[in-house]
Amino acid sequence: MAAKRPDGPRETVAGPDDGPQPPFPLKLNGKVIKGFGRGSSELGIPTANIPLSGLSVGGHEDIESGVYYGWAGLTPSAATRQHAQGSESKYHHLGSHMKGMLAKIAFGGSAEDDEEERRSTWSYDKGAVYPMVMSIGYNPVYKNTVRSVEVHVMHHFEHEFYGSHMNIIILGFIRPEYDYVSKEKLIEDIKTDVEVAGRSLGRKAYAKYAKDPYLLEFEGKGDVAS
Ligand SMILES: Cc1cc2nc3c(=O)[nH]c(=O)nc-3n(C[C@H](O)[C@H](O)[C@H](O)COP(=O)(O)O)c2cc1C
Ligand SMILES: Nc1ncnc2c1ncn2[C@@H]1O[C@H](COP(=O)(O)OP(=O)(O)O)[C@@H](O)[C@H]1O
Repeated sequence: MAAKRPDGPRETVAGPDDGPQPPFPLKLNGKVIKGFGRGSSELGIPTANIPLSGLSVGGHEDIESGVYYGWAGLTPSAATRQHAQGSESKYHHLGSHMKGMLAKIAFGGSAEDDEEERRSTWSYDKGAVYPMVMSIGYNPVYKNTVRSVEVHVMHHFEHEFYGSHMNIIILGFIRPEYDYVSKEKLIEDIKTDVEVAGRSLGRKAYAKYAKDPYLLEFEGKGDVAS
């Protein structure tokens, strides 16, 4: 049984300032599949699920359940590329300071240039790298019987991207998964997780991993068979 959330304030960053400590960085990847469809509709926080086999591809089946942060590289599927053509995208989850900071981290240069680059990168098929926060576990609030790997990409997308390929570098552990007294309390804590992830990734020794070529390595470039 998962623990109830302890009372009290949360840490503002996770992991040491001088860089990820073993077992991090952990790398894993997989195709974005359907989950239970609750992330967007019930929580307002979409999570892209990748198959549990993503953990074994990375050799990390034993990873502790909980909330982690890092970078996600998305190589869009052909269908997603079509949807995404010409679509606008903006951060919604973060304040303007954080938006600029994260855009800078991911691509260097000014926030405006980066948003431009991000849009064209997505439209022109190469894929793009985003900050992410993720949950690995049984979602005790929903009492799932199968462990899931779910990534909330810290970026607003106009379209879903099922079938796209996602490569992940996990850089740190934020907290264990908890059972919550209500969905509102879960949502509150996930929002705090997003802030903790943003601040944690903003540190130099963590920001540099956004440039790791692993994040956009994918043979087939998104034309994924099932
Ligand atoms: C950052 C983050 C932290 C989460 N923490 C918890 C948690 O502590 N307990 C829990 O039951 N579920 C947690 N979840 C999982 C949500 O319950 C899950 O995303 C939701 O059930 C949607 O699942 P679905 O995409 O399969 O529909 C977390 C999700 C995210 C993205
Ligand atoms: N910022 C985002 N982070 C993760 N997934 C997103 C995001 N924006 C859109 N999506 C899409 O929404 C889907 C997740 O929605 P969700 O309601 O959690 O359903 P599911 O249970 O099928 O994962 C993802 O697979 C992805 O295609």
